[in-house]
Amino acid sequence: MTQERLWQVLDPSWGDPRTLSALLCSSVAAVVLLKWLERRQIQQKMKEARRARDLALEGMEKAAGRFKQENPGTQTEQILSLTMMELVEKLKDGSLSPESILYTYMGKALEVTREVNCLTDFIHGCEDQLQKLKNQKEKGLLYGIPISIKEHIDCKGHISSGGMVKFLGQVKEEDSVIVQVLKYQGAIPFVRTNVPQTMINYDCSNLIFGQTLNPLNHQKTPGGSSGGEGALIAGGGSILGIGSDVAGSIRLPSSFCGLCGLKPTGNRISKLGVVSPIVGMESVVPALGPMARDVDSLALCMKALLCEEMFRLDPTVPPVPFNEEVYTSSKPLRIGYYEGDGYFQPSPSMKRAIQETRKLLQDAGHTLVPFVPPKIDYMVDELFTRGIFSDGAVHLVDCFKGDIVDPTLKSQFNTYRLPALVKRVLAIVLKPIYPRIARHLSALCGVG
Ligand SMILES: CCCCCCCC/C=C\CCCCCCCC(=O)NCCS(=O)(=O)O
Repeated sequence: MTQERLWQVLDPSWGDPRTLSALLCSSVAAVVLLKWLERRQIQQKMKEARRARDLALEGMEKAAGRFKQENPGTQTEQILSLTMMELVEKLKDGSLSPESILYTYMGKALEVTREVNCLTDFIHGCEDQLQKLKNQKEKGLLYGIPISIKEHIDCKGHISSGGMVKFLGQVKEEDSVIVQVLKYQGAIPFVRTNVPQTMINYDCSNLIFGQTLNPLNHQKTPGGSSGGEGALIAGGGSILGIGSDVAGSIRLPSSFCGLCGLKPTGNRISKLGVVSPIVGMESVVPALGPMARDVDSLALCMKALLCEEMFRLDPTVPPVPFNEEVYTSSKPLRIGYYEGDGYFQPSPSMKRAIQETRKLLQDAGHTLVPFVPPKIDYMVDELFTRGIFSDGAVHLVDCFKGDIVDPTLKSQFNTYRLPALVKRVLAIVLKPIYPRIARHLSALCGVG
């Protein structure tokens, strides 16, 4: 149809067709321009956050450099080679000073982040905490131990973004309860570590701070979501870190980076002062927990955290201290294990690790009982996925207004953002061919 014919068909009462087409074109142009401006604004915010990170790390480098210059005899290599328990002992008997350990780890953490991009911030208040410790008579269980903190756990004077633009610019006025308790026990929080956007991801990338690499193999991810912690500790830049986990976020990076990690029982450790794009999670409870190079360090950290001070700061945490008697008991245990859960296919190396562990435990006198996890499909789809996304992922998707989705999250996010009706229809259509995908889509509709 020619343009002339089109003008003839259009009802003249609509107005001049030329005006109409001009209006249409300018509306499209305005939308494109607005989108472009919005994207530019988002990118600007990301750039500012990155710049703040770079400035903070520059400050950290200067402080570490100054200490090195003023204390040329510091045994850096020796300090970095000690286990956390050895550091604790040497700090206690005074043969090592908290500052020599803190500044040594600051220097090493900077080295590691240059290689794998695991740091998002330097906690400048660590130098105040150092001074405070010097004036304290009582030495806490973690006296003088530098500790790294996952990025979404609040530290006074810093932002907690979870890799999301929405949370940038909100400088926290208080330390989270866990950070307060760590300081109370004499630890020195000194750096914050990278996370994947939203933290609902097993990679470790966001568009603000970038992708974190695995120090054992740069072609691989350190895992997520506590991937910055995993990379930093495995690279030797921290002796102890705090991560969080609802479905593997401490355990996966610990495994990928050759570390030890513990996801405590939900509500065992206070989560007051932690940012998350998912609200609720009442039936699938996330937990904060330690990551380190050995089990003794995890146990000491748990012992330090489960104290009166935490129960006082967060009365919702059951006041149950660390059970030393159970932990140190050598009584033989009855331990259940499985090689595969029937849902996720374990790799041959995972199967081998299970068998090797089983054998070690049996040789140590424990009784090992194989079992098959019951109702696994129901557990994953109905209890886990529907539990986490009980609102049909509406709040999570909402948090992306004014943000750009990281490529590592895109396919996952595209499913979350589907309208509930589309998810429901797709679940019905796909059920006969892909029952597992159908169940997942149905669970993503949430409850109600
Ligand atoms: C009980 C484990 C079941 C895993 C089922 C996975 C099914 C796949 C469905 C959706 C993918 C969801 C990925 C969830 C990743 C969660 C990673 C994590 O633990 N993040 C920590 C969030 S926290 O709030 O900071 O603890």
